[in-house]
Amino acid sequence: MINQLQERYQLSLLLLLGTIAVLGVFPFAVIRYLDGNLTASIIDMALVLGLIVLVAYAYYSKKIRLVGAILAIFINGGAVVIAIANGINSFLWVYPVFASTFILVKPIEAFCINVVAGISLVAMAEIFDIISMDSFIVTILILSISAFVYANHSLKQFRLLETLNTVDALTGAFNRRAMSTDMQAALSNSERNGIKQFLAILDLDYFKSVNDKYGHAVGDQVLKEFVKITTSHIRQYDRLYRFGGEEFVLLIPVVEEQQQTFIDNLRTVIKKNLKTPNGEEITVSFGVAPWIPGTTLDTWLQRADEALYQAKAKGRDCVVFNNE
Ligand SMILES: Nc1nc2c(ncn2[C@@H]2O[C@H](COP(=O)(O)OP(=O)(O)OP(=O)(O)O)[C@@H](O)[C@H]2O)c(=O)[nH]1
Repeated sequence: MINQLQERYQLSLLLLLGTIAVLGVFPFAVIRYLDGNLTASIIDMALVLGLIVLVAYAYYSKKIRLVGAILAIFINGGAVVIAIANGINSFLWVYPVFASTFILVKPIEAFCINVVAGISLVAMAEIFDIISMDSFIVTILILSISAFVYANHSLKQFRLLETLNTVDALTGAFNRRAMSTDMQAALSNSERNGIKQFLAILDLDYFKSVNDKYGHAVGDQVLKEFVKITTSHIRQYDRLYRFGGEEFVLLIPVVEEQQQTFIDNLRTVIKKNLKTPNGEEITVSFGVAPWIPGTTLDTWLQRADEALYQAKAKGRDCVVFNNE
């Protein structure tokens, strides 16, 4: 979910940048051709075509990070080449190109690309008998450092926003919004590749009595502790979501042979580690629904819920699978 949000944002920036760059560079390719400066015109046209191809590739392949990185190197390289070939007339392009690099890649990567391009210009462009090299170095450094600070700050804000959007504030588990998005992705993945996946609903047993006996604040603490224990015992690609109240959903994307043992071990680990302030065990019931062809978001949750109902009916503290 987090990656999807970031990718969509990144793609819209790529499209915007591509459009601005094409509209900005194309007229120069024409003007330079009409002026008889064929070399500069060809470089400009190569830049325009390269931008169109790369942005279109990003749009269709969704390989946004890869294309962003290629594009960043491509436009920085292009700005250096055009400044070397065309001298002072094309030199000012360096500034918008350096700044826009921070839209395409991570701030530290953009800064490094800018530094390499800046050094190449200082080493190769024959413009420093017309303009002061010191002024160039100072102004370009001010631009890159300011853009770095701003981009870094924006990245942190963006990550905070994503966290607020996808994480349950009390427990730190993912929230229902993230769950729906991830479940849709998991369903498409299973439909496409036939990969078996498990959806488990985990429900704390007799949680009301914990609240009644120790108070709501202790109940909250137990929920947090439950999430801490569970997330430290699941694997990297397993995801825990707060479904509501004391109900959680666990999405297990890649299933190995010993999956049933894994789920039962998890139940045992929680039982061993989750305690009331008096040291009494808090147990959890599991309703598990393996993915089967034709599963939808609603039927998957419903099958897991039916299994959970049976687990509760069987006396709680157990795992029930719904294989139908
Ligand atoms: N402390 C705390 N309690 C919550 C929160 N959300 C829901 N609850 C409580 O969770 C309890 C759920 O109670 P029940 O649905 O009766 O379930 P239970 O007592 O766990 O019983 P079984 O599920 O049948 O084993 C209620 O007392 C809710 O008030 C929360 O965010 N914090």
